[in-house]
Amino acid sequence: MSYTKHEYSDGAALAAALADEVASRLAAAIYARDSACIAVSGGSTPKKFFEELSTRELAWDKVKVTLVDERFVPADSERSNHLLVAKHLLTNNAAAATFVPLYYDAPSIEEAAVIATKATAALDKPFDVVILGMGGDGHTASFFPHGDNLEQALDLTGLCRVMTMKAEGAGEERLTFSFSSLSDARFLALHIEGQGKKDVLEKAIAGSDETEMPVRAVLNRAASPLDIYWAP
Ligand SMILES: O=C1O[C@H](COP(=O)(O)O)[C@@H](O)[C@H](O)[C@H]1O
Repeated sequence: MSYTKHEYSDGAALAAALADEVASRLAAAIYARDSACIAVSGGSTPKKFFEELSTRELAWDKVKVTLVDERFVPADSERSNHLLVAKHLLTNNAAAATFVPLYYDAPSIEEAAVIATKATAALDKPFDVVILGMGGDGHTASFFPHGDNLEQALDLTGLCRVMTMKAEGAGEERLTFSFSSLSDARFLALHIEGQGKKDVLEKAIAGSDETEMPVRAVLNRAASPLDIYWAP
């Protein structure tokens, strides 16, 4: 278990600090490899961080943005993580970035996952930056408690790919990068806010059953050190 905790007085301070860190990681990647790739989470937590990051000065035309996970809904759905990123991150300076989606309008989610795996195979690995979130049930990306594909998704010896996930707590069917695709990011962060999520994190740290709280895989087995960002 290797992680560093960063705590802030409020969400605005966290968003600014995380945006500074991520912008500097992306700039370093561009300097080293002339391109950068970031995979971000959806949900409600990252909005302020996205808005901050979108204003940072960077060669955004060299940045590829993708999602760690997505609901199997079209990009114009209010439930779409793509829509969230389009509204809050791919704006201001970051409008010049290229977005690589996980959702495709395929006859089945399984076919969409195959298309997404092919489309994202072109992204440089390891990812320069991966920002994970966490739900109140201990899910991260779309690694949901008792998900039908959870064991394969968390298998670090498995292929880097986009997988499907169905779980009672997930609402829609999900598309998610496998853990092997995310775990070795050059900068791997978990962004959570609120006392409730802090309590969930403490519970995750105290136990070991990944089926019950899949975020434990990230805490215990990620190939890269984890930076945890928290604000009340
Ligand atoms: O379903 C999802 O939820 C988590 C956490 O979302 P939040 O609304 O509690 O911040 C998110 O990390 C994930 O990407 C998303 O698909």
